[in-house]
Amino acid sequence: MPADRAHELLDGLRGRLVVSCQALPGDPLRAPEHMAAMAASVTAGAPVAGVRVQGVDDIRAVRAVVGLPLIGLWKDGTEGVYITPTADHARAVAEAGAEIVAVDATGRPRPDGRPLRETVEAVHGLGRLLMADVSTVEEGVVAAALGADVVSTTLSGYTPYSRQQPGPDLELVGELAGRLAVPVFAEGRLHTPEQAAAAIEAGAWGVVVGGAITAPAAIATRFAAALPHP
Ligand SMILES: CC(=O)N[C@H](C=O)[C@@H](O)[C@H](O)[C@H](O)COP(=O)(O)O
Repeated sequence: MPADRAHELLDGLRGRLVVSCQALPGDPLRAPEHMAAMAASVTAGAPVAGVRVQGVDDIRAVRAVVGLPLIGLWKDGTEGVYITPTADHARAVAEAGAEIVAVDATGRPRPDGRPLRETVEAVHGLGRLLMADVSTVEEGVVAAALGADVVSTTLSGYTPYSRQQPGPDLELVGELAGRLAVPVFAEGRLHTPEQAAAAIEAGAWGVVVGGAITAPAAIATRFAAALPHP
């Protein structure tokens, strides 16, 4: 992607909200048309700067109805490295219409045994930006050195060696923002507007919020759990 276009794209996300529209396997909402409707609804009704979308079919469906920048990923599997785990997955995500391709950039072994560098090259070769989903500051530093255009705290709490906590990892946001020249996104367990604002205060370039906005069952569960016991 030409530098001025990349600059413009990232500038449009600065200090802003990206909404992740994903439904888990088995959820009745898990269908491209439902995620497209969700993305269209949330972007038409709120000042949202971008959408994060999972799966090639969902990316295509959302691309058809939303003009905002898309952060695309492909979850393949549930264990270890499953977020856009190979360069082939990354190419498919880019070709489906995502401007930014999110990939697992943890130091864990990748399923095809190939280095992350190959995925970075594949994404850049298709004129897209790469978002490195990391779980620690060290992983963010390595990813940025390999050419990641943005780094996100997505995987903090989802690798056995990263900080485990019920809320967002704002400490990681602050550490990464202090160390890296590339934009750092806060993502993962941002449950309230106040937490999203705190992430920006901690140095995040932008925030990615998923379940707190687009997962009705998780939202309903929190309400139900908060009711006094009869
Ligand atoms: C760990 C992992 O696989 N995270 C995924 C990455 O795309 C999604 O399941 C999350 O919903 C997304 O990161 C947004 O986070 P939250 O839904 O907590 O706001």
